[in-house]
Amino acid sequence: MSYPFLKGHGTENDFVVLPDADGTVHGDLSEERVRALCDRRSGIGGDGVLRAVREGDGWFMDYRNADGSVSEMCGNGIRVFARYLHEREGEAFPMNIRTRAGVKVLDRSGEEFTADMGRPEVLGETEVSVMGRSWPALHVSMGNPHAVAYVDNLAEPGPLLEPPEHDDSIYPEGVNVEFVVRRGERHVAMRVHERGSGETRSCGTGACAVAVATALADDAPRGTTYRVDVPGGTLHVVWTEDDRVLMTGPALLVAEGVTDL
Ligand SMILES: N[C@@H](CCC[C@H](N)C(=O)O)C(=O)O
Repeated sequence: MSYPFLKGHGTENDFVVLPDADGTVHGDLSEERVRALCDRRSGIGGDGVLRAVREGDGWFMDYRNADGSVSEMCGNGIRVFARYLHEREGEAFPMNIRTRAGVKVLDRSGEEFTADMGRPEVLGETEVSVMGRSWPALHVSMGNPHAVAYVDNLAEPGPLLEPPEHDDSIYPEGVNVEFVVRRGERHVAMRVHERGSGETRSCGTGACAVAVATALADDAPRGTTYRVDVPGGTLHVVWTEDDRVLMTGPALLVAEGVTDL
């Protein structure tokens, strides 16, 4: 079966977009097909797949990690998804997008896209480990699970070839782990190991979790904007007075074609 795809990224967190308005192209998208599409040697390559399905008068973002697993939410992906809906499906900004973590509102200013990621949940202290070395971490949910750990320098955890060890009773479905350093006032940098995708160049929900954890550590007033540098670029995140997290960053569509993977 041949079907259309697009390729896009946000701060180099890259995705294969699958148009599937009426759900008939992919129906039940298999893990095998997601893995084949995301394979960087034999496929198109990506950290995940964004399947665009029409639902009522709107759209549902069916997000899958590169290993085929499902996640509730993807912050970089939803900006790419919004750009796709605007440029290829004629949707206007601001737009509502349904996800497994609820409806998100997307808006655009020039080449920057802002996602209202909703209310964060701060769920307590935990610990993560890599190669026998451990760090305290804060458990933050952005709809999907995160552990935010501060390190002295970003090289400290070494190569993140395997998922960092974590408390399975806290994260029964696995966790996205962010390692963070401070760069200046209201400015941090992070690396991430993503559940289901490995170490990636960026994670939007991860940047939101990091901004929330850092705002709490700084006792910063709500409405303070944090700059979050990731290996693939920069995101800006603000935790508002009415308890919503707004994330702003780029979103690009870089290719399209037809595949039978
Ligand atoms: N890259 C994403 C997060 C994708 C989902 C994550 N790997 C998970 O399993 O929760 C982002 O930009 O937020």
